[in-house]
Amino acid sequence: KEKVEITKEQQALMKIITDAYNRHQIPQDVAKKLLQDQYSAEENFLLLTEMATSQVQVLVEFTKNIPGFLSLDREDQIALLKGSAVEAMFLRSAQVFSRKMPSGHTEVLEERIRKSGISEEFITPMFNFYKSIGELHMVQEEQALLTTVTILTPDRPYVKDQQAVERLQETMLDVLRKLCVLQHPQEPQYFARLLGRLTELRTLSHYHTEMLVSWRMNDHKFTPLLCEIWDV
Ligand SMILES: O=C(Nc1ccccc1)[C@H](C1CCCCC1)n1c(-c2ccc(Cl)cc2)nc2cc(F)c(F)cc21
Repeated sequence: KEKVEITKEQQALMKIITDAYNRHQIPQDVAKKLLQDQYSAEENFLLLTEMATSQVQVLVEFTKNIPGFLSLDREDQIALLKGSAVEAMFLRSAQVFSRKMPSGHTEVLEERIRKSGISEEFITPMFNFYKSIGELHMVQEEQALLTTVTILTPDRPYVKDQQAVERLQETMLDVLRKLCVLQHPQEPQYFARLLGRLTELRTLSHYHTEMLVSWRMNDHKFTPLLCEIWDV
């Protein structure tokens, strides 16, 4: 059985990414807010657009800490951000939903989200994804690296130098693979399961425009940044 070992450089890389991931987090108040009060579909939609707008700004800051990201072609940096923003938001939402909460809180949170204004047909696939992320019981380093791997997806639209992105992504995948083996020794397939969630994430993210325009209310207003990032 080959001995899996994380090198000093990989250790340093993981620390940079994880610290940045924890630093560049929008305040977790979205879950707290939802647990405090029941809002109308309009108020929930406004909350979503505010949270999503600040999450994009946070994502830009986070990518500045990914070693090698700023050395990529500038237009490719934008293409990677634009291409991964929605997935990063759903991944973050899943991690927020899966966090350990006092008993009964997750049920209330789920109920509030079910009734937030999202159209019925998207509720099941969305919670199936959230629960499948929750079942992985990821440590924060895995969460940070998974988000980084998602951002560094070479085949996003308009990326010119895919090889350069692929090289960066492979560096991150190597660390993530080793981390999974070390963190979940009983589960040799854990890393493969983790990557399988990225496929589910991409599918869910295909619905996002539909989810927004079908929010149960009239006159959906978006911030200029969201119009840029979301195809709305
Ligand atoms: O804000 C949000 N998610 C967010 C988190 C982090 C960063 C950016 C955005 C919204 C809420 C949903 C209820 C109304 C208010 C916004 N949100 C979503 C969600 C996101 C996009 C679409 Cl199209 C549908 C649902 N899933 C969530 C799971 C949670 F545990 C949760 F707490 C908040 C969640």
